[in-house]
Amino acid sequence: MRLDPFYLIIDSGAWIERLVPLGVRLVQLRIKDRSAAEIRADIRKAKAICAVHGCQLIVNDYWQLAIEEGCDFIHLGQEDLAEADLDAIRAAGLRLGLSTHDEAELETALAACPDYIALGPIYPTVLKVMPWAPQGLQRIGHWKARVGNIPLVAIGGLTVERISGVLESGADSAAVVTDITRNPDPESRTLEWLKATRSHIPAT
Ligand SMILES: Cc1ncc(COP(=O)(O)OP(=O)(O)O)c(N)n1
Ligand SMILES: Cc1ncsc1CCOP(=O)(O)O
Ligand SMILES: [Mg+2]
Repeated sequence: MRLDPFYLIIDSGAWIERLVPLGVRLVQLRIKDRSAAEIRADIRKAKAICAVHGCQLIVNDYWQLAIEEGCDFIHLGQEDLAEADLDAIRAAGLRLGLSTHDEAELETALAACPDYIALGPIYPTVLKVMPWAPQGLQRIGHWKARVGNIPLVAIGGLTVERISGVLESGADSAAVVTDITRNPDPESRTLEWLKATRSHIPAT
């Protein structure tokens, strides 16, 4: 499986409606602190928009809702994974991306045979407080050697200016939240990300 080199992460159907039509091919719906009904409604909206625009939707955390809504890709962190029913996820045909932050987590992730592995935070992030120090670019190369053919996603503090460094260090895809959502002009910044990642799109 190949991942698009630009992996956008946003927290609502409204953001998906704004940014996906610009040409985004890989998007994660990462919603926190909302009711199950609201999350379900946003998954439905996101799925419909992504279908129209040929964008792969990945649902963060809410794997049961993703199954119920007919989605085909989820992302789980290590704590999410510990509580999830992997057999049910696989039986429903979902692909699975997993977070990793250290060697022990990488071992756990590899044992679950995921469809991609994410490494973070590469740089300091303002999105959430994390106990891990920034991994740095060298660690990406080390992770790529460990994961082999499994696609590797780099995440944490990424900006347009940092894309080439992470992709040239061995990441297959660069994931981003705040460089886009907190930019004064998220649409223009999304277009900059599309332009900067275009030359890394894998041949089909
Ligand atoms: C691509 C990608 N990588 C890492 C994460 C983080 O997942 P997790 O550790 O479960 O933390 P939350 O995002 O749920 O706060 C991610 N969502 N996506
Ligand atoms: C959820 C997550 N996991 C590792 S870093 C991170 C936050 C990424 O956000 P940003 O791109 O704004 O640093
Ligand atoms: Mg999670």
